[in-house]
Amino acid sequence: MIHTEKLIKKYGDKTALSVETLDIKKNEIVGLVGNNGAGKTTFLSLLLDLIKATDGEIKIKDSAVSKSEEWKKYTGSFLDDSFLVPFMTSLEYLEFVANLHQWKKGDLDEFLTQNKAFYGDDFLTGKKMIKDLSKGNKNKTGILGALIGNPELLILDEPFANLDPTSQQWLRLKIQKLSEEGVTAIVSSHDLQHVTGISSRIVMLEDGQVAKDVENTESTLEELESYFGAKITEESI
Ligand SMILES: Nc1ncnc2c1ncn2[C@@H]1O[C@H](COP(=O)(O)OP(=O)(O)OP(=O)(O)O)[C@@H](O)[C@H]1O
Repeated sequence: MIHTEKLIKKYGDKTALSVETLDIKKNEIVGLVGNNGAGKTTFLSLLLDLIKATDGEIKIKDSAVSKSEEWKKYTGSFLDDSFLVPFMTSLEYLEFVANLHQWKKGDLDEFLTQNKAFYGDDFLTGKKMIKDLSKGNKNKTGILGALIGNPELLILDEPFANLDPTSQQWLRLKIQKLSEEGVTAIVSSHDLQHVTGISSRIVMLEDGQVAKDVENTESTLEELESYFGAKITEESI
């Protein structure tokens, strides 16, 4: 589904990302982990052609993302607030995204009814503009927007951050259900429990490079906790 080749992103002298090759197969759920500044958002932004690579290439279904628009039709994504329209309400924004996917009003109504447990009662009926929403409700708006259009490929950056516990659980179950339906997903997260709870594969970035690329098994969560925990020494506290 995704192939990246000699992908490099530099900011001045600083190499934010340097990945030799990475292949993501259809239906894989890839959990992207790594400490602050490891290169996760840079990688996701490159995949979505939001920033230009210094070198290398990314192909989704054999089309270079920087040269083709085809992948946009089946890719749902939410990285941050810049995906949202601050002066719209959440409902207006979701109607706008649904229009882009040529959904009829009934399609959106059905989608919102189906996914109501994620956003609760007053979230879509209020008059608040997106710019005035809490961080969690902004994220919910963006995640719902990413799910509109029934994407084959879903790319989410720290989707569990700022969500309430019910919404976090809902999102875990949703991603698992989408995976059963054949969706491919790349989800970055600092929450090792959530990310290992949904992923078939874990890719760990460190200083812009792939430090681990492993199948997610029963022992992966413990291994990741030990790996990140080992960076803390008694003297460092
Ligand atoms: N626009 C930019 N200009 C200069 N440096 C940048 C820019 N964007 C990212 N970087 C640098 O690139 C490196 C990777 O950043 P990135 O945001 O991809 O990391 P991350 O793993 O997503 O971190 P976090 O977990 O904090 O979100 C960092 O050193 C960061 O400071």
